[in-house]
Amino acid sequence: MNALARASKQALQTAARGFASGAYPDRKVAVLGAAGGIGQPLSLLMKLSPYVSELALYDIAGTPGVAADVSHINSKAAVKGYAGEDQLGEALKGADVVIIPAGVPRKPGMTRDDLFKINAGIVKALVEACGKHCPKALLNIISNPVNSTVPIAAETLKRLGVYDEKRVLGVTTLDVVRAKTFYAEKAGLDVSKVDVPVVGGHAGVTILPLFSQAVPGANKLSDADIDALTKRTQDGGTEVVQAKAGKGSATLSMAYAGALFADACLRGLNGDPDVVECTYVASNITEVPFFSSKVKLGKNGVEQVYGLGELNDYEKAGLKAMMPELRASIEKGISFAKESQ
Ligand SMILES: NC(=O)C1=CN([C@@H]2O[C@H](COP(=O)(O)OP(=O)(O)OC[C@H]3O[C@@H](n4cnc5c(N)ncnc54)[C@H](O)[C@@H]3O)[C@@H](O)[C@H]2O)C=CC1
Ligand SMILES: O=C([O-])CC(=O)C(=O)O
Repeated sequence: MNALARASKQALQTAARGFASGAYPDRKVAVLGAAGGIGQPLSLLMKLSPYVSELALYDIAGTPGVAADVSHINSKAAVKGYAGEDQLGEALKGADVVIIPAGVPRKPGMTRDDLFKINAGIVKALVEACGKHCPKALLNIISNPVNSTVPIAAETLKRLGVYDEKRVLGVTTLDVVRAKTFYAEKAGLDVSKVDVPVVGGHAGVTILPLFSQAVPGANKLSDADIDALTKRTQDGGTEVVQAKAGKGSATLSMAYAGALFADACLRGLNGDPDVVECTYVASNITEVPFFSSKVKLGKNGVEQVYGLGELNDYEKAGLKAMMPELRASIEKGISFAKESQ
C-alpha cells in the first residue's frame, strides 16, 4: 500500500470512530480551555469518540460557538458549551474524564517553564473546581509546564482532601507520537506498526525516548542516528513553536495526542484489560516523585506504573542528566501550590 492509500485508510478508520455503535457505557468528558488552539480540534475529536456520551466544553469565553458547531456532527456525544467561571461547576458535574488544555502557549525564545507564571494559577483554580465538583474524575493535564502543573494539581487536591494519585495524569502522548513518527521515517518502517516508549517529563532533556526498546527494532540505525532522533523528539515542541513564528505551539498534533490519551483513559474506565500508555504520574520508579513511564490504565485510572526496563548507556546518561531539571520543576510546582493557599 502506498503512503497516500495508507493515509486515507487511516483517515477512514478515524472517521469511522464517530459512527461506531453505542455499545459502551455512558461517559461524560469535560474539556477546559475548549475554545483554544488545542481545545477546538480536541473537542472535535472527542465528539467523534465512540466512548463519549456527553461532552462539556468549557472556556472563559467562546464556547457557545464551538459547542454549537461541534454539536451538529452526527455522532453519539451530546455537546454543551459552558462559558465563564459561573458555569464551571455545571460543566464538571458528573465528568468521568476532564481534559485540561487551558493556559497560554509558548512564543519563540520561551521555555515551557516561562509559562509557569500564568499557567500555574490557571491550572490550580481549574483543578480546585474539579476537586469540588468531580473528585473522582480522571484529570488529563495538558497545560504547560506539565512537569510542574501535575504536581500543582496533586498538591491542590491534597489540600482539598480528595487527592487520588491514580487519577491525576500528565499528558505526554505527543512525545510518543513524535518519537514514533521520527523513528519510523528514519528507519523506513510502517509508522502504524511502530512503538517507542518515552519516559521522564515533558520539557527538553526531561523527554527521554527509549529507542533501544522500540518495536520493531532497527539495528541499522547508528548511534549518531539515535542521538539525532532523541534530540528531535526532545525539541519537537520548539520545532513547531519556531515554525509557527509567534502564533503559538503545537495544536493539531496535540489535539490528536490528547484524544488518543483520553480515549485510552475511557477504555481503561470501561474495563478494557490491555490499556498501556506513557503518562506523567505520581511514581516511585526513580528518585523523583513524578515521572512519565508506561502505565496500565484501568477502572480507577492508574492501575500499575511499570518500571523502565533495561536501558542502554546512552539512555542511562539521559536519565541521569534530566534529574536536576525535573526535580526543580516538581519542587517549584509543589511550593507554588502550598504557598498560594
Ligand atoms: N502537554 C503537551 O504535550 C502540550 C501542551 N501544550 C500546552 O497547552 C496549553 C494550551 O495551548 P493552546 O491551546 O495552543 O493555547 P491557546 O491560547 O490557543 O488556548 C488556550 C485556551 O485556554 C483558555 N483559558 C485561559 N484561562 C482559562 C481558564 N482559567 N479557564 C478555562 N480556560 C482558560 C483560553 O481562553 C484559550 O481558549 C499551553 O499551556 C501549551 O503550552 C501545548 C502543546 C503540547
Ligand atoms: O512546545 C510547546 O510549548 C508545546 C508542547 O508542549 C509541545 O509541543 O510538546
